[in-house]
Amino acid sequence: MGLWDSLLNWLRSLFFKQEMELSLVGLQNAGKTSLVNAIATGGYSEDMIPTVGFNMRKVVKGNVTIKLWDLGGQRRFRTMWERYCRGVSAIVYVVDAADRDSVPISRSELHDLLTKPSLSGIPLLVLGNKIDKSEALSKQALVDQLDLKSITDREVCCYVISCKDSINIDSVIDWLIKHSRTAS
Ligand SMILES: Nc1nc2c(ncn2[C@@H]2O[C@H](COP(=O)(O)OP(=O)(O)OP(=O)(O)O)[C@@H](O)[C@H]2O)c(=O)[nH]1
Ligand SMILES: [Mg+2]
Repeated sequence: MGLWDSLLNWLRSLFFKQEMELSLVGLQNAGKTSLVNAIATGGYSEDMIPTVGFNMRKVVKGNVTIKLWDLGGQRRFRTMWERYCRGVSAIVYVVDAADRDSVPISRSELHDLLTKPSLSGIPLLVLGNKIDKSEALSKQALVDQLDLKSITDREVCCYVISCKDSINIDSVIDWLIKHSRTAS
């Protein structure tokens, strides 16, 4: 009986195993690599090295294996964003909500990316990071300033988070897991 039960459990785990692929984009210093660390281990560091090109990391959450493409946000890397967003289950766009001067640039880079026909219909998760800082924009202000209401050709969700204080990281993981079922 014990053996039979474990065989059933093993089959069940195979059957329910999900895989998904995500791309993390957004301007330099927004906190994309910090978010990967927060999702993977809950770790946080002030001492981060800017991402050159991209990094790939696989994270297992329950039955879901998430393949994360963590892209560099400096201007010279932004032309690669589209290539690494093709075919993903969701695009995660990270914004430094405390760097108010950078928000207009962040908005135009986001809207530029979404005009690419190859990315049409891919769900979008926008994250306003660094809300541990007092100058951070509220979620409503961020939604307005990024003009998210004008995006009507796909599912759009927005959270404000802090990688430093682990605020709303659970909600992010829940959202991601929910979207693995529509993986292409
Ligand atoms: N206060 C605060 N600082 C944060 C938070 N998340 C990240 N940072 C800091 O922001 C800086 C940049 O973080 P990264 O994760 O390297 O940013 P990135 O988006 O990967 O940057 P690129 O790789 O250059 O595109 C680091 O000094 C982090 O410690 C946060 O939630 N709160
Ligand atoms: Mg990085």
